[in-house]
Amino acid sequence: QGLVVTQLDIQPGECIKVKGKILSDAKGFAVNVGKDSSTLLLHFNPRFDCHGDVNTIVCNSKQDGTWGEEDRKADFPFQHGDKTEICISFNETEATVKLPDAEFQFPNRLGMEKIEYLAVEGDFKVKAIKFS
Ligand SMILES: CCCO[C@@H]1O[C@H](CO)[C@@H](O[C@@H]2O[C@H](CO)[C@H](O)[C@H](OCc3cn(Cc4cccc(C#CCN)c4)nn3)[C@H]2O)[C@H](O)[C@H]1NC(C)=O
Repeated sequence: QGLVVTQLDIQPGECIKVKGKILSDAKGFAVNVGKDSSTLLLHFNPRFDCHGDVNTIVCNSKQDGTWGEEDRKADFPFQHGDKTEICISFNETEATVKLPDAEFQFPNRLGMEKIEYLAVEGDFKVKAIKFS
């Protein structure tokens, strides 16, 4: 189990910044934001080599424990061993993931109005988190 933060009250337009290091032998990692582990606005899951995916970011939502439709991104701006900063924000229509040199959008399928839950899982060593 990685870092889990609950009881958050992140409003639209506010940022969640996760700074950390990708393991040198990373297979994949995930950053999950939402209400709780069963109800996710965004599961942001870069895969170096797992579930049959190579160098692919898989995004999805989860509603009461049920995964939605996957959204595979074209860009893969990560390398083994990278230090990176992942900034997640959202509004009523979409979530935005800002990286040092890439940005992704994902629809706010659940119409979530606040983020209460953050979890970082897998081959990512969290150095710092910041809410702004
Ligand atoms: C082709 C027919 C079948 O299709 C496949 O069906 C699978 C099962 O549904 C999907 O895979 C699921 O996809 C979902 C998003 O949609 C989720 O990522 C979910 O993982 C949840 C989960 C998270 N974590 C924690 C964690 C996270 C990251 C790193 C680690 C680590 C480590 C130490 N090296 C641990 N554990 N499990 C995944 O299992 C595949 O994408 C999908 N593939 C396609 C092409 O469609």
